[in-house]
Amino acid sequence: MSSIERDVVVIGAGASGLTAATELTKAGLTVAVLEARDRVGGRLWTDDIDGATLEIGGQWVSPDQDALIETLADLGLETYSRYRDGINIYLGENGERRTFEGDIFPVAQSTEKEIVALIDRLDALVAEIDPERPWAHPRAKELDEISFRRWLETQTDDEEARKNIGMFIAGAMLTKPAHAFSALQALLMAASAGSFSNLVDADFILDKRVKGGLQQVPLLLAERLGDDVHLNAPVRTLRWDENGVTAIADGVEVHARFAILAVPPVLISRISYEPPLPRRQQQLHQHLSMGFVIKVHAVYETPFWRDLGYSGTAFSPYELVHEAYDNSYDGDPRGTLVGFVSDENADGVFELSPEERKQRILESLSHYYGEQALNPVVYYESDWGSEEWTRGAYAASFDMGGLARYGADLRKPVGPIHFSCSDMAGKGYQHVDGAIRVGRETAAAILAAVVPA
Ligand SMILES: Cc1cc2nc3c(=O)[nH]c(=O)nc-3n(C[C@H](O)[C@H](O)[C@H](O)COP(=O)(O)OP(=O)(O)OC[C@H]3O[C@@H](n4cnc5c(N)ncnc54)[C@H](O)[C@@H]3O)c2cc1C
Ligand SMILES: [Mg+2]
Repeated sequence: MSSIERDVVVIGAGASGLTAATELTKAGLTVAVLEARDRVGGRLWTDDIDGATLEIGGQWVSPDQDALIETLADLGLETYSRYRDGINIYLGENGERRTFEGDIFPVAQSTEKEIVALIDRLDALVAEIDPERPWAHPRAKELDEISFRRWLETQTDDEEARKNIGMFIAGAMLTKPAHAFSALQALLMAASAGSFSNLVDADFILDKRVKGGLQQVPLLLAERLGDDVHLNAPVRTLRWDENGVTAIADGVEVHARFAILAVPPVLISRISYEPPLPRRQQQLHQHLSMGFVIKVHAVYETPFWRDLGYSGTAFSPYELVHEAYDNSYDGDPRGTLVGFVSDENADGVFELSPEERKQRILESLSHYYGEQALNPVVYYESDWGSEEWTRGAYAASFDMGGLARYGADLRKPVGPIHFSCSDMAGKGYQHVDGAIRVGRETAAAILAAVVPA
């Protein structure tokens, strides 16, 4: 067991922890980053699968994500646009296949009217929410007591309108069923992206990708930190008092003035604290849980849908794969589709054998793009639910009532222990941009404590 001394120990080498470590180092403090896995990046993971470069975790960059965009520029990383030329596909309740351009799905005129009205109402509510303090909204408690599903039922009797709007936040973002989170949690998700209209605009939310893959961000940040990043070093125990901490990981222990817990909130209680964390933290960490989604990649000899005039963008609240996109990798002449299977649908297909699951998922893709979708040359399912150091995808959110009750305390430091993660962000919540923002803010809070103004 090696024993080292630093100003700050950072637990977790994801985008958030590495950003905090970078900022502290720039300000002249010494750091050690302890990472459980044999790689950095956490939920950012670009890998070669059977000869195809795939983003197993996060990948897209949207134009409002200025913290991420600054980091990309700082690291010299370039972006490219997601392919989106051509027409989009929508499948209705009975499998009716309709094409469309723009954001509003091709539904009956009465349903379209309800969808537009719902988007307007959500935009108006979102405008009242400060994503950094959603609990401060005058109706926060009331909005946190009703599930998003029930709230939608109070707004319109049109089931297809509700399913479409529900899908954007439930299946596509929080990756939990709409009965499992509150209207307030849904509003935070939308406010974190600027507006609800932004969320339904795939060309905004899924705008750019990073050349070489988004894992370049943590890889390059870690490279700059050099030997201060320790891999295969899961922290098991954190001893703390008002003067400092000792983080005990496999093979290494770090004595420091401060600790940053840069792990998903569901993993905070995996560490033993001596003494235990206070009552408030022990309680509040039980009220956050990870969503669950399977990200599926299918690589084909050619991007055949483009020749048929399709953009690759496809949606249906009635399909196993509720959304899919052209995800062809920069410079690869082959065509790649990415699709998502969310929450209860994901539970369902994980009951099947791998072969059956693959078959069901490819069949769903073929409902959108035709028979050719059945025969990819590379096929891959991300399974973040099986990752010990993540336990779900994309990120964590509060249960019903949890955001109003505990939200304000989520990032409050406990003595020398600070918390940093995308799942604790306001702007950029559940996204890399949020991970970076919170990482910067956590570093600033520690610097303010070290060097009083
Ligand atoms: C499939 C998928 C798709 C996504 N798509 C997008 C996207 O397109 N755009 C986007 O912006 N975001 C996306 N996201 C979300 C984004 O990836 C995350 O919000 C972000 O990467 C989280 O960064 P983080 O540093 O907060 O947490 P993490 O990346 O989870 O990092 C936490 C780190 O802590 C480590 N750790 C945990 N416990 C311990 C311990 N006890 N000791 C030491 N280390 C520990 C973990 O191994 C991990 O490396 C996606 C996520 C997934 C899973
Ligand atoms: Mg991190």
